[in-house]
Amino acid sequence: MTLTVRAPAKINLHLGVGAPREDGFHPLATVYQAVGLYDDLTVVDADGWSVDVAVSDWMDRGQVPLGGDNIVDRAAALLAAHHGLEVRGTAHVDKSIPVAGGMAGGSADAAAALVALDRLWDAGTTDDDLLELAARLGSDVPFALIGGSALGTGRGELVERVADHGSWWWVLVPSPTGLSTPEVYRHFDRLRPDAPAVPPVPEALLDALDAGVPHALAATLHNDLQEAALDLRPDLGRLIEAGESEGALRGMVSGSGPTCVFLCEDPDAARAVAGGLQEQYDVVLVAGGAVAGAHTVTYG
Ligand SMILES: C[C@@](CO)(OP(=O)(O)O)[C@H](O)COP(=O)(O)OP(=O)(O)OC[C@H]1O[C@@H](n2ccc(N)nc2=O)[C@H](O)[C@@H]1O
Ligand SMILES: Nc1ncnc2c1ncn2[C@@H]1O[C@H](COP(=O)(O)OP(=O)(O)O)[C@@H](O)[C@H]1O
Repeated sequence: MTLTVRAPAKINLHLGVGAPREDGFHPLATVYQAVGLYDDLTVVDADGWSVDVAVSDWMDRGQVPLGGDNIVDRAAALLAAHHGLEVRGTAHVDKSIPVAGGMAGGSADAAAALVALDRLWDAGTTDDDLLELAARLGSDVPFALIGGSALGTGRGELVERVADHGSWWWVLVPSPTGLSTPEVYRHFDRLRPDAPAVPPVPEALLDALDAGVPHALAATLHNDLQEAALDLRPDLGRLIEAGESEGALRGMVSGSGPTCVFLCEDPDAARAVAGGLQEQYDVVLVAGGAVAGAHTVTYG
């Protein structure tokens, strides 16, 4: 049997970060949106276990760990242990989501692996168990399973769908070099010693999402990690200014960065902003949201 599961990148429309908890994680109030940029994971029945990775031509394959350290290896081991099964199969990942880019590409691969291997092994994992295993793999992994637009609380792993009546258009500008998520959180701690114990839920942004009005959403986008990411990578500030002067409604850092994302009024505006940015930046992508979470695309 062979099957391919596709999983989307995410943007944090709102990323509210609190003071670090005793376990070192930061409490979040975040609103995720899954966007149309995907990693595809194909699994095939085989004796033994192996993972290999191919990347889009603009990406550096060397940034993705292999030899047992890939998050797909961890997902496979966790699912197998949960069911008392042997880890079996070959997994091939086709990556289009920037690595260490703040778009949760590794989390997408982990979610895809859980969905694909559950099917390959005929394991019948319940949705609740899949979400629980996902949370153990990473704070962003449960969202990669459910997709759409969702509120994330706890350390980001507690997810619930939110009303979204928009058709949103984004320009995405990845960076050739990644940013380390823990490093950005550590820098946030230095910049924001006064962060709250529990960050508030962004009601105005949730209203704008529900209403589906791009200008209203643009006015409410917010990322508490942006200041830290811009401090570590001042070039991103110039990128955000460039995208806004090309006509984007708003530009922001995606999650912990360094990918920057630009909300545009409609598909034509997104293509115009992308065209302008392409004169200065090598890789400029256009994606729509919200899209589905990890889902099977071929099966047989
Ligand atoms: C910042 C966010 C925003 O959605 O995503 P990215 O921008 O990296 O994609 C997430 O919080 C990243 O989630 P994810 O990448 O799954 O993080 P994890 O594997 O759980 O944790 C990696 C490290 O990030 C830090 N971390 C993560 C989540 C959190 N709520 N507080 C933290 O302090 C910790 O240092 C942790 O060791
Ligand atoms: N399948 C994978 N794809 C990408 N990165 C992976 C994968 N497995 C493990 N990693 C490691 O996870 C780190 C974070 O990756 P990623 O999820 O792409 O970034 P981010 O957390 O910024 O969204 C990478 O730097 C890499 O070392």
